[in-house]
Amino acid sequence: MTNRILKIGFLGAGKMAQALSKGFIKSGLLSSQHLIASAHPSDEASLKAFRDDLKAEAVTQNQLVVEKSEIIFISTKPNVVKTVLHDVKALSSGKLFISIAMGTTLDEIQKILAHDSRIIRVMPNIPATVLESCSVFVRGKNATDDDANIVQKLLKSIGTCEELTTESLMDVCTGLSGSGPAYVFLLIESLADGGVKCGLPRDLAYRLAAQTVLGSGKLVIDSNIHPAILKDNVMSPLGSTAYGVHYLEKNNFRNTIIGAVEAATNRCREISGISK
Ligand SMILES: NC(=O)C1=CN([C@@H]2O[C@H](COP(=O)(O)OP(=O)(O)OC[C@H]3O[C@@H](n4cnc5c(N)ncnc54)[C@H](OP(=O)(O)O)[C@@H]3O)[C@@H](O)[C@H]2O)C=CC1
Ligand SMILES: O=C(O)[C@@H]1CCC=N1
Repeated sequence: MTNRILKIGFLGAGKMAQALSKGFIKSGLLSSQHLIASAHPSDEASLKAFRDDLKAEAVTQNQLVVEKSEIIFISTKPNVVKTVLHDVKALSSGKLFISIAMGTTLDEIQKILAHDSRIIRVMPNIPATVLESCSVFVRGKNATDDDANIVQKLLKSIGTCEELTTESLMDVCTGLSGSGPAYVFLLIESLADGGVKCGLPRDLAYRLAAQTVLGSGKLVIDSNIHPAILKDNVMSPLGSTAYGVHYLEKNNFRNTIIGAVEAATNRCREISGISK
């Protein structure tokens, strides 16, 4: 009997594989020796990130990741998922695959992998690095309660995690929380630019903008008070906030954000082929 450590593998060692790995290590749930990831030989930055920064194993063959792991994240861009799955299908029997690929359906993955492989689709987001991710997941047909519990344990170690009752909600979750950090980073940048325009030093403006977003999100979650009431609490008669909010409303702020989530969702639906 060997004493080899069973690993959690990543097919694709890019930004999201790194964010999840950093989170798992930071949370204390896993250590570097439990992780292995694959990348192209030319992708020196990703190989280096796993080897030098995370002190984990990084290889250039996808097969090695699946050979050494019981649980494997599919973490390439959607357009290469099928190629990667074909690389490893002969080794996939009895293993648990967790796909984070946008718009790639459980059916598409199951059709390529061994009939007794188990698959769970997850949509996490990039704040995994700082243990503030929010994830949703949906089970494939072979996935067991134990598999769902493992996924919950992994994802809850880096933030929140909720199970979806239907795969058709995956695309809208991608449009909202998967892509959402990018919208929020734009908001932070814009708030800071506004501060700079009105005279604030740039570094102070970023700190105030980011903490304002963090604190407001925390207040919504911790207080469980409707955001409209929280907004009313900030707005005094004849005060500055009323003027700021009026400017946003005149310039279609809410319409713009709703449209962004819808546009991103539609893009995912275009790829997944799943309609509402
Ligand atoms: N970024 C995010 O915030 C989120 C991303 N996701 C999902 O995560 C997945 C990965 O996204 P992200 O990390 O941003 O993308 P990245 O491009 O940063 O990572 C993907 C990695 O896969 C590598 N790769 C490409 N082809 C192969 C192959 N044949 N074998 C092994 N590795 C390969 C790429 O290398 P190379 O660059 O050399 O091609 C790249 O390093 C996507 O499917 C996305 O939908 C989900 C939630 C959030
Ligand atoms: O933009 C993308 O394709 C991925 C999906 C969620 C976040 N990034």
